[in-house]
Amino acid sequence: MRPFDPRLLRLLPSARRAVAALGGLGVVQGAATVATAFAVSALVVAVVDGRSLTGPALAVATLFTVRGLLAAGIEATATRAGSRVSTALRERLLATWLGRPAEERPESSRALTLATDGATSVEPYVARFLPSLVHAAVVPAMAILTLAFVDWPSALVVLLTVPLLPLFAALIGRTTADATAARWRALATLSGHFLDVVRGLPTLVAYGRGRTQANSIETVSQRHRRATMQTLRLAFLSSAALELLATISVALVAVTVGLRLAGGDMPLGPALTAILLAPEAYWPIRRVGAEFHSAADGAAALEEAFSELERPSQAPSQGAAPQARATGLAYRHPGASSDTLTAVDLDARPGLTVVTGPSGCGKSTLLELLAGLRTPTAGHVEAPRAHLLTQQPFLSAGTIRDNLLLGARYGTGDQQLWEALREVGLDGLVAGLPDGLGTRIGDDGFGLSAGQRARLGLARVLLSSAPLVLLDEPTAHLDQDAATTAHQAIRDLAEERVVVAVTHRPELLEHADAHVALTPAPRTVTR
Ligand SMILES: Nc1ncnc2c1ncn2[C@@H]1O[C@H](COP(=O)(O)OP(=O)(O)OP(=O)(O)O)[C@@H](O)[C@H]1O
Repeated sequence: MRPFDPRLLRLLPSARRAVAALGGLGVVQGAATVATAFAVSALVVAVVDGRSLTGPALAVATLFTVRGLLAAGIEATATRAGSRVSTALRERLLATWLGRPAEERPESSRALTLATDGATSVEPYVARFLPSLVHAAVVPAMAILTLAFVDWPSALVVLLTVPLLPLFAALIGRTTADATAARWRALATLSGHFLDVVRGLPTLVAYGRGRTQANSIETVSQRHRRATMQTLRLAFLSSAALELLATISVALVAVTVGLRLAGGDMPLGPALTAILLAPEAYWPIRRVGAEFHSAADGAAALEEAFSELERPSQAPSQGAAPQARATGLAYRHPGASSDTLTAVDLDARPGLTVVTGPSGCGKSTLLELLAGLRTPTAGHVEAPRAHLLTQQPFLSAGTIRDNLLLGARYGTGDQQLWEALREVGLDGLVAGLPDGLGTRIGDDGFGLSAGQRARLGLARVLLSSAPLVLLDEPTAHLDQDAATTAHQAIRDLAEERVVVAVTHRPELLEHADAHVALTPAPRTVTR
């Protein structure tokens, strides 16, 4: 785990300005810190000598005010940068995964952890760790350089002891990296397991298996707790070790300066400045060590996110061809022992192409290949930008309007939304709802029946601008009347665009311009 990964600046441009601003503020803060040491010792010397205090007191007050303002500026810049970078990371990850075929996407539990907790844990990395790193790079160097002019023996003591801190921090950091990686794995397992259980809860409760799952979640949670405690133990121990080392080093400077002061070999002013400057060479490095632990999760998440963003993709390019064409297409699901599709040819032109075939013969897989969501094992696909309506259309928690506008043309107004709803026979239902288009639905279309969800998905297809429309059993959940309305909407859509629809309903076949009957692939096992 590297303290600073330059890929942060390359892959997340929004981090550049923040890091530059933090660097600039860090340098000014370093200069103010050094100046404060001089001002405070000048004030003490003035008190001892009985001279006027106005000048030195004013300088000390000004410098403390400047340092306070700088600290506030750094805090505000860093916090803003933290949330901006984590949002940008989340957007980049989602955009990258969406642009990849299914085989190249990470497992859902890993993707979920990375895009939620992972991206959030980058905030303390940017907001706390990076500023402390900049501070540690600037302030100790300034303090030692100034010390060399004020009192070179003190500078020598600091110069000899300061490298021990990063050395110890690096040794501790290596152990922390393993503990953090273990914690990260435990969290990913916990999230994945929890998500699966929540999804399958109704089934598990129906079969009386709810309690067993609660026990297994407890086991996984305990593993995560132990891994977290291990990281925390390391964090506290290493902070204590670095603290002790820094205190002994400052004491060395103080003792040598004190002896010379007592012996009359050194005036009070430089002696005080040296004693005030010495801790400034250690504490920024100590702070890096402390912040490293709160940022370790973020650094691990960044490492994983960057490897995801940089992984080359075999995503098929979506051309401008007006039709969807597949030649000699074969596909085998990852880990499967036989091909789902073999030697499939399809040429879908503007109009309605209906695909039929027995259950499990690969109809949905064919649509995913045409949509560019999967990469063919053999053969070739050429298709324009597609809108795929799956058997379980994605509906997010939000209003009906929000859900219809997902993927709609820019500037689509309510009138067009009502028009699309009318075409699929949902206008009556939505008009009868208390808030009409503004009615909220739950996650995954909660509050709507399967048939209503399918029709809402179909209305969204009508509103999209994709030249290729892929429909997977769009009317499977509908009664005869609703299916007839939806079939007419699909037919009308096929007048303008390339529509490929998978169906088990013979009525839709009657509207078709072309028909592809898929047969199950021969289940020969090839290795
Ligand atoms: N992610 C996957 N991993 C492995 N095998 C899969 C995966 N998805 C589907 N399959 C297998 O591929 C075959 C084709 O599945 P597909 O869903 O394309 O069939 P289908 O013709 O659309 O079926 P249906 O008419 O029942 O919807 C099935 O045997 C299925 O078990």
